[in-house]
Amino acid sequence: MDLTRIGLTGGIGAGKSTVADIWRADGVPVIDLDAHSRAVLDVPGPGVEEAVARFGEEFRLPTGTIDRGALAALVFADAAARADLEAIVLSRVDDAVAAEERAARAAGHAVVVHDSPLLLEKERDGDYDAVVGVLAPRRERIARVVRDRGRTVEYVAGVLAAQASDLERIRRCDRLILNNAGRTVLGERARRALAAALAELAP
Ligand SMILES: CC(C)(COP(=O)(O)OP(=O)(O)OC[C@H]1O[C@@H](n2cnc3c(N)ncnc32)[C@H](O)[C@@H]1O)[C@@H](O)C(=O)NCCC(=O)NCCS
Ligand SMILES: Nc1ncnc2c1ncn2[C@@H]1O[C@H](COP(=O)(O)OP(=O)(O)OP(=O)(O)O)[C@@H](O)[C@H]1O
Repeated sequence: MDLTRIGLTGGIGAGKSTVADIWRADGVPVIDLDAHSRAVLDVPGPGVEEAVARFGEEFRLPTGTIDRGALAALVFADAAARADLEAIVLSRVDDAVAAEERAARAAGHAVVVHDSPLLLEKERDGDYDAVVGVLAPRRERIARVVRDRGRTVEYVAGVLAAQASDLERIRRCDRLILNNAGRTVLGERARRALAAALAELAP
């Protein structure tokens, strides 16, 4: 049986991971591309070596991994550096995602979700049966990331500038989840959106 593949996307602090957790709790396998991306730089190995070769020894921490804070300051201010980092990380992420997808299929799942921050930016829409976007007011997104992750407003602004706009998400996603209320409401909206997306795909 063919696997139904749903793409879940959204900009920094929109609530993608929170929606992913809600779907996961309902038993849907969700592959976290950000987590696979972090693993490339957080585990000493070929990804770290390639990043050091491109960006310099000063980005290597005493633990042998990459100083992602320092790298974030560089790549969210320099599009060429960001493209180089993506070239190092994203093919490795693709391999890890394919392996996780094979495991989901082997476990008998018929549906898999990719929690994929750069789905639209990388023109990956065509890989999915449906794309669900999470939107939230810009002010709330910034406030949540500053409050919950200890980031600065400037950091969030740099990331926002590197990501698709809300208008782009509205234009290109098949379904949207508006995360402008509390977590209970988000839970209801997230479940409704996935059910509707799957119902629409049903033969
Ligand atoms: C630049 C890095 C080192 C910053 O690490 P840091 O721990 O500060 O941030 P984190 O990974 O949690 O990401 C913060 C926010 O930026 C977003 N983001 C990450 N990379 C990118 C990118 N290339 N373009 C736009 N947004 C991005 C994330 O989705 C998230 O919303 C890291 O994000 C990274 O390695 N990025 C390149 C790989 C990539 O593109 N990953 C995302 C898709 S799989
Ligand atoms: N409805 C909500 N009410 C309160 N806090 C929320 C709500 N939705 C998400 N949050 C919190 O806001 C922060 C950002 O949410 P989340 O991590 O899900 O975003 P994300 O889209 O995955 O962001 P990123 O791409 O940066 O990883 C988290 O700390 C999360 O717990």
